[in-house]
Amino acid sequence: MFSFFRRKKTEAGPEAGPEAGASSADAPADAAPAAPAPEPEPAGPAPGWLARLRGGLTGAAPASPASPAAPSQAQESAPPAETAAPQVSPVTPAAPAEAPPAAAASAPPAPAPAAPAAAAPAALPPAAPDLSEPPAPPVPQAEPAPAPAATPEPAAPQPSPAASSAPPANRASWFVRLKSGLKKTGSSLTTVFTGTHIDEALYEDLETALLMADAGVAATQYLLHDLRQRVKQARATEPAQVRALLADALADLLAPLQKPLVVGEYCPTVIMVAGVNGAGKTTSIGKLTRHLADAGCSVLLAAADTFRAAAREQLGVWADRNRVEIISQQGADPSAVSFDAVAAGRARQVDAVLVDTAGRLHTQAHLMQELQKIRRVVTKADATAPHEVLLVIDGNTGQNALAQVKAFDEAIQLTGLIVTKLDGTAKGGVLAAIAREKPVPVYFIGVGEKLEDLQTFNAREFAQALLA
Ligand SMILES: Nc1nc2c(ncn2[C@@H]2O[C@H](COP(=O)(O)OP(=O)(O)OP(=O)(O)O)[C@@H](O)[C@H]2O)c(=O)[nH]1
Repeated sequence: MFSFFRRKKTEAGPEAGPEAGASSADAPADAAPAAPAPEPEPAGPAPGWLARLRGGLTGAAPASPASPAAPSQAQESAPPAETAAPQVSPVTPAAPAEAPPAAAASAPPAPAPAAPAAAAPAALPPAAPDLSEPPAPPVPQAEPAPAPAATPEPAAPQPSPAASSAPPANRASWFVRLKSGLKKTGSSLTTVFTGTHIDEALYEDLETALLMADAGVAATQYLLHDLRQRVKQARATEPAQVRALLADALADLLAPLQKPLVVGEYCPTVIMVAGVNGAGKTTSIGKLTRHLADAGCSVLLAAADTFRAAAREQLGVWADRNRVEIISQQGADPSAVSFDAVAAGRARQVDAVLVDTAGRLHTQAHLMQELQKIRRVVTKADATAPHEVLLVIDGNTGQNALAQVKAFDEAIQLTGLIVTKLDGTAKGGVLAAIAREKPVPVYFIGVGEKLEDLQTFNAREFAQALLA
């Protein structure tokens, strides 16, 4: 599901960043006895890279954009001090309390999982798999992966050129799940092509179907125009041909969204995850952690959703399941927890630090400011971080997801998206709207709650699954 392309860790890794230097020394994680720094990666084929991963997860749950408890306003300037018992924020969306400046995240000083000297890169899923592949049985998830054994790195792994032979079995089975998950969106589109003629009525029906699928006006008009051109060029005479041409047009429109998430260029790669309430952030982080752990990456989780106890517990379950560490403290300032996690990740030289933030509506200014603050404080812990800022969006929210992308991007400069819950929705067309109006890369998409239901986004695969 994930593929890695490892390269030598950056030299800046173990060194404290300009701001983080002193602070990180205070971080409990730093003081943790268990910081067996893993051996630096053997020099890979090219400098900087550590891993490249591709995969996806989903989770379906109704989006419930309830406002989380108001954040406490911690002093940005002083992230983690080891003291300052964090005041537990009552779960009320009211008055942002002045929180202690630096909550020492109680990282269980469990021994840091020794990062493998080199993870064996798995075969990359092809960018354009043969979708006619017979369905393989779903890949059952095994028990928590044991600590990955260090394996010698193969010489110069290649970062997955698009041209590849047959997809791995798990990718083929993913296509089946994807197709099934997109059924609601796809069926409304495919019924347009059940007639016998290519006429204006067909285009009108298609326009309606695209709008109903929340593709948005801009993307709908673009696709219709593009499709007409293709039909003319191909001299298509059958609606079924038009359907295939639409799949091509959609794949081309979505192609700019297809981009792999790179882990390993920085040590650690700090990935901040945000989104509205219930979008699937924690679940996606859990699944991503599992994929990373399976691929031999060491991971540290930061429970920066300090307001909802269930969120921390939920993340803790994923941490236990995947045998990775978690930095967490109830009621602490989310920025401080994030700072501590990044500092700990640097000290322990983990491959990735995943920061789970509390859900918030993009219209809640003070909560968006809190998110901005987390981002800034993470940068204090590591001047190059965050390396990825991901927004998790619920596919069920349709056009509202586009508004979320715009607002979160403005606030925290997104680098990628995870689109969950594309199963059970007829609004999967929102990806076309995003491609046309706010093309932020889609790293993963999800069509179910199982681990294997979150996979990397592939534009052609998506288009074909939708219009198959
Ligand atoms: N069907 C489906 N369910 C999903 C998917 N992703 C997450 N869920 C479910 O959605 C629900 C909410 O997921 P969470 O991960 O808790 O969402 P969250 O964004 O962390 O929630 P808050 O922390 O409250 O903001 C859970 O029941 C998940 O199992 C998906 O891709 N498909």
